[in-house]
Amino acid sequence: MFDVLLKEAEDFIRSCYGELNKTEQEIETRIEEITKKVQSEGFYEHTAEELEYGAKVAWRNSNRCIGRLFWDSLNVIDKRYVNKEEEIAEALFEHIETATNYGRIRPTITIFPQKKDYHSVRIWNHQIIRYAGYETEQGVIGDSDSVSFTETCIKLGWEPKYGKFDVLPLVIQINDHQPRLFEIPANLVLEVPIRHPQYEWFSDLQLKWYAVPIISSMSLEIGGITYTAAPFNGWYMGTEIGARNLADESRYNMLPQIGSLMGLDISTNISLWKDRALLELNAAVLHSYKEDGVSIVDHHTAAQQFKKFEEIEIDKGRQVTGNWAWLIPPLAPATTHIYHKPYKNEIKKPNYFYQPNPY
Ligand code: HEM
Ligand SMILES: N=C(Nc1cccc(CNC[C@@H]2CCCN2)c1)c1cccs1
Repeated sequence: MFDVLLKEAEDFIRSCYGELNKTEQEIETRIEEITKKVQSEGFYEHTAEELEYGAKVAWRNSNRCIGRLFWDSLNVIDKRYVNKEEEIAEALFEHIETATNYGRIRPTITIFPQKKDYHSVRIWNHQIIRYAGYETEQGVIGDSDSVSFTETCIKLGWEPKYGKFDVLPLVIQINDHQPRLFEIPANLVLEVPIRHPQYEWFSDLQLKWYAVPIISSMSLEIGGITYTAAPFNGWYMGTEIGARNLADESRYNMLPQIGSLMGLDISTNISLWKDRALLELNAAVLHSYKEDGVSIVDHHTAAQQFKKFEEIEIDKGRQVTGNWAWLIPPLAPATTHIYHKPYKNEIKKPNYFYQPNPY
């Protein structure tokens, strides 16, 4: 029994302690200690060092991530001792504040308690900061990606405001207890109004987006232990906002309005009006974040940083794995080196994984 957990734990300790240049003796002692713990309690706990290293390497192993160059600088916050919803909400407010850092975003992860079976925490939000979506007769108001979660929040007692950019509440659940809702203090949520460097009329569209993407729906697996609440943030790559969130027909669908306001003929494909509108929307996003001093990376720079990551990994004797379809940016993909080479999509651990929606 528990031989899978033991195997994963041993593999993790050997690779982790090996990279941290620990002695063979330290490795054997730690494996023995874990073995005894698992055999008697069916579980074991990571040291702070193992937790930090595990979270960083999980980022390094994230095949779909173009931002991995900075994996070793992840700021790891250990909150495995909190055990009330209020304390978890407080820790999440601290995460927002320290990660935002007045715009100079710090890639950060906060790790909540995970014990065998009981005492597991789930954050029901997809991202800590995200806009609500409301299904109405006139169509969707806000972010259509959030319609289902917004309905869940309303069922749990949240007051809908039917705006285009309403920040959703935190929904925190411990074990199978009733989930608790917490409004995020507005002063913690840094947002960027989108304006264009040349087109004065662009600000009349009254578009904005939040500064810090904090993924809270994925789990973190380290040495056989799965942390079901381990929200992590980086900074945005501009295309995520400009080529998907504000552009997709099934999201904020801004291209027709932008194309018309640019005076393009949006009745025919051959004018490439969608491509021209996309370009200006992405230029506006990068310009606005930069002017407000909020960290963001353009897809060309991100690809160059990823190239550097590949070179360092090869130099360290580690194979770079990746998911090509996710690594290429949605704008000008063939102008990046990524487009012109294959990547092995082998799943290594530690890593971040999807987990079933708790609602
Ligand atoms: C520091 C700046 C970072 C940038 C610019 C960046 C960029 C990206 C982008 C553009 C994607 C694709 C997302 C999509 O298409 O929806 C992605 C995916 C991902 N990133 Fe990063 N990232 C950064 C930091 C991080 C950090 C700190 C972590 C974790 C500690 C991380 C873990 C991941 C994971 C797990 C995915 C795949 C998500 C999925 O499968 O849905 N990234 N990243
Ligand atoms: N820049 C970021 N973007 C990002 C990273 C991981 C996951 C996501 C959200 N991806 C899900 C969406 C919805 C389907 C396809 N993309 C965004 C980061 C978010 C958190 C750390 S970095």
